[in-house]
Amino acid sequence: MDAAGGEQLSLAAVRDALVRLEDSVVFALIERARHPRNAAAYAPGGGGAGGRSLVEFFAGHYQNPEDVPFFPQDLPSPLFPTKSSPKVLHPSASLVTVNDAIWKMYFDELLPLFTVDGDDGSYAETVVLDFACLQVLSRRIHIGKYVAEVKFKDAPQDYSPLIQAKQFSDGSAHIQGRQREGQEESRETFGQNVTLEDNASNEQGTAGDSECKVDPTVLSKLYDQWVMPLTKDVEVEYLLRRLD
Ligand SMILES: C=C(O[C@@H]1C=C(C(=O)O)C=C[C@H]1O)C(=O)O
Repeated sequence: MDAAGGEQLSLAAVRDALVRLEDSVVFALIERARHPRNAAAYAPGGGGAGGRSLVEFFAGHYQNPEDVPFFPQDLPSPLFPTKSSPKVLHPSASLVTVNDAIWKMYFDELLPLFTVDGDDGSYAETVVLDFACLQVLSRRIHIGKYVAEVKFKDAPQDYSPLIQAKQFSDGSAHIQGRQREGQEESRETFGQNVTLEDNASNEQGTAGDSECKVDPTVLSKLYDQWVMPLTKDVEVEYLLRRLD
């Protein structure tokens, strides 16, 4: 797995991957925030056949274990020969996905917090940008599988009895992260650069220059309320299947 250091899986490599993806999440959100909400892109039927919305048509296809499809039933065959990833995760890792929760969180909670009300008509562009946000969030959150694998490998004697007894929960000490240095600092740094002074839309309902950024309090909320808890859910789900 490239994102977490190939076969040399280590906590340091996994932490690097988490931090790198947090930066990518911020950039993806900033790009999406350049457009207003564009609610029509999410209306059922807007995407043609099957009564789907436009955004639901953007199902990418995935080759790495940390890339989890949002619509697994719709995956096209790969167009290019792809390099197979080193098998560092337990085979049941592919069954662990919280994409439904990410999808719901993104559209119901997050999107209204970092986009302005309005409609600029550029729906296709908007949903491509939404999908970029969703994919990077999903990738970041599913790195939890690697976090869990590292923890398990470091202390199988501690984890195995807990797995057998199904005793994990998000709040258990085995799942709580050791504070990752630099995390708060990087959010603050982004905060300085991306402070959103005025969230009001302009006359055309398009986002102007001063509105192209993402409020740092939204980023804190995103991580504290959604990304970290979902990463922990992934860890728990993965560990519960680790001995299957
Ligand atoms: C990766 C670590 O912790 C993990 C990091 C998380 C996160 O950043 O979302 C979530 C759960 C923790 O288990 C660590 O402690 O180094």
